[in-house]
Amino acid sequence: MEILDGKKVSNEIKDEIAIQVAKMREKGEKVPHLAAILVGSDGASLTYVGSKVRSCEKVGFESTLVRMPSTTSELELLNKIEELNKNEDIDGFIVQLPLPPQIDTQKVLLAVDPDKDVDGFHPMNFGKMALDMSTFIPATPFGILELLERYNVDTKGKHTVVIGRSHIVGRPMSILMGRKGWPGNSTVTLTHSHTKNITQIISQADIVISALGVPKFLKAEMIKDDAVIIDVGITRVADDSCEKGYYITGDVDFENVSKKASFITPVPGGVGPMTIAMLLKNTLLARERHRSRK
Ligand SMILES: NC(=O)C1=CN([C@@H]2O[C@H](COP(=O)(O)OP(=O)(O)OC[C@H]3O[C@@H](n4cnc5c(N)ncnc54)[C@H](OP(=O)(O)O)[C@@H]3O)[C@@H](O)[C@H]2O)C=CC1
Ligand SMILES: Nc1nc(=O)c2c([nH]1)NC[C@@H]1CN(c3ccc(C(=O)N[C@@H](CCC(=O)O)C(=O)O)cc3)C=[N+]21
Repeated sequence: MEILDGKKVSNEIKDEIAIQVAKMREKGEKVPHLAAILVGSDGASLTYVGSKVRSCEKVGFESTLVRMPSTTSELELLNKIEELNKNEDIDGFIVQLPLPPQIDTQKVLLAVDPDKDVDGFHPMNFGKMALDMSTFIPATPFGILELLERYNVDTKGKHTVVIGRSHIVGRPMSILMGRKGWPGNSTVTLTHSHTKNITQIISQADIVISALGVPKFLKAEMIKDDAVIIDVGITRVADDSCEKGYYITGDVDFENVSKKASFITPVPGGVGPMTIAMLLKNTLLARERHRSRK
């Protein structure tokens, strides 16, 4: 069994990005600038956005955090997005999800300028991804592809079972694993809460990508010997004996599943850090595109 070490690989990617940014600075060029809008003060969202800002500093990017109260109206958020769209200094930005119930997420995703949509959630970019055109690939699926590639995991002709069909993870992942080339060329089954015989389907998988958010959903007896296990799930479990008052856990019963798997991602330290590294990579790409336009 080999651990797919997302923490380590994400640090390698950040080092590679830092070298490129240092070269930009030497030449007197503008460095990439990433902004994030956070509406409300959800604990997990704050953690994620906080580590994004720290990672920007680490690689030498400019970063801006825009915080808005949970009572923000849809119009106020749309106005803020328009401001970031127009601000030529900003190369890319994200609107942290989920949004409060008074705001229509679809309208918000449509409002982001596709050229600055480093999350890859705008329908234009999502469509390009599905059609194999060059675009911003959503950071979490992009990070998973990068891990598979760096560890030389064979995906050709393999049966990949994706659990969960969210627009930010499961759906794009299912499209990317089925694309031509590597890592891809998989035969993909996309499963969700209405899937019948899900246990039987999972037992046939060479690669399982679990993105449902149910702790210890995936057990050792459900998987095939030597399956590749990607654990996207992140759930906070309250526990007073922990320093922070909670610990985080994935969808996979790691202790037992790891004994049977050929490759497995841990939580924490697997897919999560890769997501942040690929967001930075998309922002670097956005800066390069903006430069060639001028
Ligand atoms: N590591 C990272 O970088 C990231 C981690 N996450 C984590 O990944 C997990 C999933 O988040 P997200 O992708 O946003 O998905 P959502 O929480 O939006 O949706 C969950 C999906 O899982 C499906 N599902 C729920 N229960 C079951 C079940 N018992 N059997 C089969 N399918 C089920 C749902 O089906 P249906 O559609 O029918 O409701 C849905 O498609 C969360 O823990 C989240 O925190 C998310 C993004 C990035
Ligand atoms: N517009 C938008 N884009 C996103 O990409 C997006 C989003 N909204 N909303 C929420 C999800 C979730 N997500 C994570 C990213 C990093 C970690 C991460 O770094 N996790 C660490 C641990 C973090 C902790 O301690 O809680 C790890 O797994 O090792 C987790 C989750 C991005 N998301």
